[in-house]
Amino acid sequence: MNWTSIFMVVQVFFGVVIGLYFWNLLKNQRTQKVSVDRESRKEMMQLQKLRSISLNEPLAEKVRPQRLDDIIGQDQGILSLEAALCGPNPQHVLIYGPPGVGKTAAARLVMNKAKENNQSPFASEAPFIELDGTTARFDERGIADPLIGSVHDPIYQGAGSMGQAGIPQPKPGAVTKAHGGMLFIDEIGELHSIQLNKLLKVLEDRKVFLESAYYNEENMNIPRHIHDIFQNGLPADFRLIGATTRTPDEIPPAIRSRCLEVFFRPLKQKELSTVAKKASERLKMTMNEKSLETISTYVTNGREAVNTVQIAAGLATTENREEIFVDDIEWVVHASRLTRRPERMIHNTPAVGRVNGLAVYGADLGMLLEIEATARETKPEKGMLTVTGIAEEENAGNQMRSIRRKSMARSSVDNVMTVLRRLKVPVDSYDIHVNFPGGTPIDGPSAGAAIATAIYSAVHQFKVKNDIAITGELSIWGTLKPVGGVPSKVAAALEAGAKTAYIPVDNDETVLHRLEGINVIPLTSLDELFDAVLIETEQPNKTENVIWDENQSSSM
Ligand SMILES: Nc1ncnc2c1ncn2[C@@H]1O[C@H](COP(=O)(O)OP(=O)(O)OP(=O)(O)O)[C@@H](O)[C@H]1O
Repeated sequence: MNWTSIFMVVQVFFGVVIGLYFWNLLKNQRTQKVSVDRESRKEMMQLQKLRSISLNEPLAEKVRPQRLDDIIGQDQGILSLEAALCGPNPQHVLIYGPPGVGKTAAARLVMNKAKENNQSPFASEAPFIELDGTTARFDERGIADPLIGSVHDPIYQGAGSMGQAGIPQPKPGAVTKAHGGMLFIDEIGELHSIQLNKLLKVLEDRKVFLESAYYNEENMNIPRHIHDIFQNGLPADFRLIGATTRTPDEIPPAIRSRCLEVFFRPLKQKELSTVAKKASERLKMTMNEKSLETISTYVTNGREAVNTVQIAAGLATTENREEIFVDDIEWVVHASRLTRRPERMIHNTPAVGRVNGLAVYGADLGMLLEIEATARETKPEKGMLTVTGIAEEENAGNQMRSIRRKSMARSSVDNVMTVLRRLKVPVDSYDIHVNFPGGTPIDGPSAGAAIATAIYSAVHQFKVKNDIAITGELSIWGTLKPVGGVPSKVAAALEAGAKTAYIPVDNDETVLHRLEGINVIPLTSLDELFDAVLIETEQPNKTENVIWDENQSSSM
């Protein structure tokens, strides 16, 4: 055999080996593709099977408000929402309010109303994207962020063929999905501060810029649309509706200043009955007045009212009934461990040392705050002061800055004692006990005038009228200073059966006098207040009723 023949044999041999290698590779790829196709077909069939199954409409869907008129008791809030969102220049909105009072339902329906307006920039197909601030978690490296969007870098698992080619892939977040429409963020107050700052930036720019260490504008492998996204940003022009159960002072000022603030209020007992009645009608069930009243004495919001009706309706249906009985409601109430609403109603008779104060808590919710005081004469200057029913210390501030301070209610009582001493009330010759029954949250200073009335009444044994309610801070000179939340407080006083509400003169507004059933009287000093609310039956040891004005006192 000569060299040429040997060379040819080797060449043929290598040719066969290389051919076999590629043939094998091709075969493997084909087998892989066949098995991927087979797997995909199986999954597709499974998916279609799942899609072919559907239960009937959940009851919660059936009873959900379909029109803005179906939302009970939130006329003012809805009006503000419409003003903010339905015109030609919609604005960002923050909705405050307790849970389950119709914030989400109203936001959804207002979107539909906005679309009906020809001048609205929202097109008929404008999206309404919902996100929950409590679950919108994100990764600080930007791998996942359902709110702002993220970039899948090629190194991450599942980056697919683009990843294999070294291409970073932008993934749009809710801000981009909401482009041209509304982004509703429930519990916006729970968003992480980093997310909130990113959101502010998006609101400012009306687009989102994403970043990746794997992006290189010179890389010709990267498709045009990805170059475009990295260089020009993803569109994110939307109107934000943030809903929160927190109070305005707990929301960062930067977001508040960009939004119109709208308040939804807690529902009254009668309104909760109406929500329950409408829900039962939608479920084609009947309920008598007693059943509706039972629901409204146990539930605290619209969602609870609707849920109670749904469970009771389920019970009735299993027994082939079309009427929900009061027994069904009582069963649900006990099974769901609902507790009876505390009845904060005024007392039937005037009493010594008992005063109706007014408090505000949560998202501007007003409530009657009972204050009790007793006074037992002791040796001169040996009197002791006891305050019960309050926290000794409290946390104040917001997420950014929190402080721990002496209870404001306790400080209020101390201020009152100083004022009464100045009024020559012999408080130091009495053991005085001030109690705030019922574990009501007390916002401190605004109860000053009511606390002073209770102590003064206890020391002088004058009864306090029972059908009045008082709010107002007391300066240590004895003048009444303005307080917050007066409209909600007056509304709560009316609800509790009070006929007259005494407020500081600086809180006087015409809107307060439009309320039917309650007389609102603005006052400037404790002197006027005592004259108005104390019943001077006998005069055991009334001391000189001197009111100090600021000028007089400052000269001391
Ligand atoms: N004011 C209301 N009028 C009629 N139905 C109501 C009202 N409030 C609540 N509901 C009922 O309760 C359900 C839940 O209410 P919704 O989700 O709108 O409350 P929310 O204020 O957004 O609560 P959360 O803050 O917990 O999200 C509604 O779908 C509706 O059936």
